[in-house]
Amino acid sequence: MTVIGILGANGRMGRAIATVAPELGAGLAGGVDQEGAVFGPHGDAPALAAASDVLVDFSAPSALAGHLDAALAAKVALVVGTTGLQPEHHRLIDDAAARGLAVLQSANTSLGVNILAHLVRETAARLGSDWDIEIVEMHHRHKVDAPSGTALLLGTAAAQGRNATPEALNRFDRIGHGNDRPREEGTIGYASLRGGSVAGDHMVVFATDNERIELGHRAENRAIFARGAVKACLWMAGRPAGRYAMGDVLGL
Ligand SMILES: NC(=O)C1=CN([C@@H]2O[C@H](COP(=O)(O)OP(=O)(O)OC[C@H]3O[C@@H](n4cnc5c(N)ncnc54)[C@H](OP(=O)(O)O)[C@@H]3O)[C@@H](O)[C@H]2O)C=CC1
Ligand SMILES: O=C(O)C1=N[C@H](C(=O)O)C[C@H](O)C1
Repeated sequence: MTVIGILGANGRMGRAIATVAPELGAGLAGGVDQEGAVFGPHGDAPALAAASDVLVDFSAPSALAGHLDAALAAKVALVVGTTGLQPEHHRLIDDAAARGLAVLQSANTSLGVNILAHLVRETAARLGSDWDIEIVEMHHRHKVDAPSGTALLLGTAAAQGRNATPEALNRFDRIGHGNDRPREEGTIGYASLRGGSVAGDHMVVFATDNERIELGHRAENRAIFARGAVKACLWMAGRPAGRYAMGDVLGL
């Protein structure tokens, strides 16, 4: 039986993963957060890593470096679901993979969003730059990062469909009082709403003169992310070093 250690175990996602793991046949080594042990005997990430086959991290970007070190030291795979990651965090992940870690990073572990990303890439590839791309997301009032990691994942898929990088096409500064300016052709815009208990809604709008295509996904609860994360853990345990994505797990 694959034994999972949960980093960020006292959070909304950590608790959801602890609930679904046994349903999917996984064992639990324990869970920690920044205060120490949440359940089980292990009080920090290195101790938890040493007792696990795979670690799963749904915590905060500031915790990533320590979690990568703990996984590397214990030679166990790591699944990272934390969002709000900046370029320096992605460099840390790449560096850890080069140093021998099997690490999977995904801003959204649900099957539906990963299918949506595929559809967005294909749609963007077939439409010219006269089709404006806007990504709208809504999440619960507690979410701190914006745009969501999923919105950025979907924007990356759209940019890939246009044979471009997200860095070249993304525009985050249009919504901001006093930032009045016309839309630049070919760019990807983002809008973030926060309120209530919304688990995660995403809509990618392709708009040209007189017609629109809207491709979207609505998460009705966190179990969809938790089940995907546990499936990723089961798939990652014992994998060779390297950086992986949910598409590898789901065969997309
Ligand atoms: N990839 C995906 O599919 C999904 C990703 N997410 C992402 O997962 C992350 C967690 O979400 P959620 O569970 O809602 O958040 P919560 O705020 O509910 O939980 C965060 C958890 O991480 C812990 N934590 C925070 N900072 C640190 C730190 N520096 N070191 C160790 N532990 C820390 C918290 O501990 P404490 O309570 O002690 O502060 C808490 O246990 C977010 O980035 C979110 O966007 C969410 C859903 C799906
Ligand atoms: O914080 C959340 O809740 C979620 N975060 C992820 C994101 O930033 O995209 C995934 C999901 O939408 C829920």
